[in-house]
Amino acid sequence: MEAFDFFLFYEVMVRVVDLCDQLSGELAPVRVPRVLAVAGSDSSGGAGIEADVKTITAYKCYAVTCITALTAQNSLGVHNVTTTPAEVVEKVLVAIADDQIALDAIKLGMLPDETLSVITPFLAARAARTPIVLDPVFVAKNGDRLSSVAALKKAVELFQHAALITPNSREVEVLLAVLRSSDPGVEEITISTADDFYSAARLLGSRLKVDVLFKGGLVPVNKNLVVDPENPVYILNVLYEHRSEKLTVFRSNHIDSPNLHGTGCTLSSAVACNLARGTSLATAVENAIGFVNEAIRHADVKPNGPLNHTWAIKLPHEASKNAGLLSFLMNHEKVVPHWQKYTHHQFVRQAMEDTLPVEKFNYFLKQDYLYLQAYHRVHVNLRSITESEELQGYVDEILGNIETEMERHKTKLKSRWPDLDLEKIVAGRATQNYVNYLVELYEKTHDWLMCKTALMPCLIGYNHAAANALNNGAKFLEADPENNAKALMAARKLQQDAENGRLSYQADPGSATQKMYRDWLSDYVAPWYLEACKRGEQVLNEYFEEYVRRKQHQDGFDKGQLLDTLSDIFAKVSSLEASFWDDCINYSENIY
Ligand SMILES: Nc1ncnc2c1ncn2[C@@H]1O[C@H](COP(=O)(O)OP(=O)(O)O)[C@@H](O)[C@H]1O
Ligand SMILES: Cc1ncc(COP(=O)(O)O)c(N)n1
Repeated sequence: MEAFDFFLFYEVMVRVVDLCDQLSGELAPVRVPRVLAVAGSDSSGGAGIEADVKTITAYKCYAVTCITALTAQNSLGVHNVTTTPAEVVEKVLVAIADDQIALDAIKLGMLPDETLSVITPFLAARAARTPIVLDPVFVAKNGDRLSSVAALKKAVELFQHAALITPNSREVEVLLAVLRSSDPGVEEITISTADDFYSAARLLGSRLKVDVLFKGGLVPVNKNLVVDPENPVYILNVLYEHRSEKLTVFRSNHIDSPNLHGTGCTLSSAVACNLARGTSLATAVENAIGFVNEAIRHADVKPNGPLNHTWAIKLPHEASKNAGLLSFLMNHEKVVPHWQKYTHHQFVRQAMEDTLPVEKFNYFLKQDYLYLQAYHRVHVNLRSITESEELQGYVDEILGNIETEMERHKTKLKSRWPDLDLEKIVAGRATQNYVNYLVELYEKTHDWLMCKTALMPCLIGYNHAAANALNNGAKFLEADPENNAKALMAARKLQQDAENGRLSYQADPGSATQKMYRDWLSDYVAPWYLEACKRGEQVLNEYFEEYVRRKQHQDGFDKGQLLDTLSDIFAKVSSLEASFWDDCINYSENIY
């Protein structure tokens, strides 16, 4: 009996040790961005402050709350609204202010009339240092009132403190009517075409002197960009930045789903989280739309049902498993903003939509040829410091693949420009910076792990960028981690669709560039490419583990510091990749 207990005890001990064996092994100082949500509670959990807290958590930020009302609500409707007394709201805001918690962003949702007088001074005191996203919640999706027109009219005074307001089409109409009531010269706009979205966003933004995101979820458009709820093809979200007078249109595919309760709350919270993380406004909006789309797609289908805010979150016991170096780097705080920008780049999106001007793609092809040559040279360097025979075989295999790729590239360039002298292609600034960085890293360190880490964003990022653009493309590592076969199957299907001319985007079928862009994109989600990503990850992770095993008992070896250096490298190369495409987007035949 005693012996039995001993073994039981022993087993428990072993499990505890396993759980503690995190990748970095020690506590690193963490600064979790803080986001305050000032909103009403939705008892059904899908919208309001509940949606805000879930979104803020999904973004790995810390949620602070001020609840302005309690609603008794379910998927059938809003049955009761009890406003929090203004003095209580005030006490909550004072408590937050007194705590000296530096807020990185504030999101505002349902603001009952009575609470405005205490919320306004709180915001006024913070507006200069904290980005404020204001969702002028007025009616719930099913049409139930959450706030009065009078409250919305008063809330307009709050807008001057906001970095962004995010009205839906109904709220846009009411806000235009509010403007018209004090200035009859404000034109009447009925939202029926894309142009009306642009005019309304511009009008609101310029009159109210605030940036506006006109959310188009309630007014889907058809393929001619005309509002047509019977034939919904796209959703338009239009951002107007009033200082620069810039309009940015985000077009996403309409999703045929009943799970739309809370989309607006989730979107504005997601924008706030992105801003809290230091992302620029347009990218914050783009990322937030992507988050909502995935949350709709992953939802447990139900009429007027909620989104799945947890789609991007790992189970704690999965997250605490030794996930491997690549996954650690891709999710590192320092890397994420650069990785997001790189793998959601407009160059790729425009190629997918076939709206990319061909001269920019041509410029890319030529620069990519130069990059490929450098990529080859860097691998030759890597080969020279590769110790084990097995790894030498791996690097030789890559060198062979790059050589084949270079030949293919040459043929492509020659067939497009028979007179082109490949030797005379001039490297652009971004290409030069990128190549210099890789070469210098090798020269300075002669370190296999660091050089291999620097080569990973190119391999994995092209897959992620193409998969993001292709919507349902197979994404390496983010596909079912236990069954990579699923990703491969999705990739095969996508390639078949591409071959049959049926990609999930709506490009002009007669366009001369469509096939070229399609071929380029589908390569990076093809089974062979996913296999290459898988192999790259395996090699990097195994090398790292072996490296740490060898070094961990040596004096002066600091695993935390090593991880920090590797994440700096990964972040830097991700930003160089994004700049590479920035340069292509900025390319114009007149400049070069
Ligand atoms: N059917 C849909 N398909 C794709 N995206 C949607 C859909 N419905 C809503 N969204 C996304 O959610 C965002 C917010 O939804 P919307 O209905 O416009 O706001 P609100 O919830 O405030 O009424 C939209 O701008 C859009 O990006
Ligand atoms: C407390 C509260 N706040 C906001 C909404 C709007 O959400 P949606 O328009 O997506 O139904 C809601 N239903 N309840």
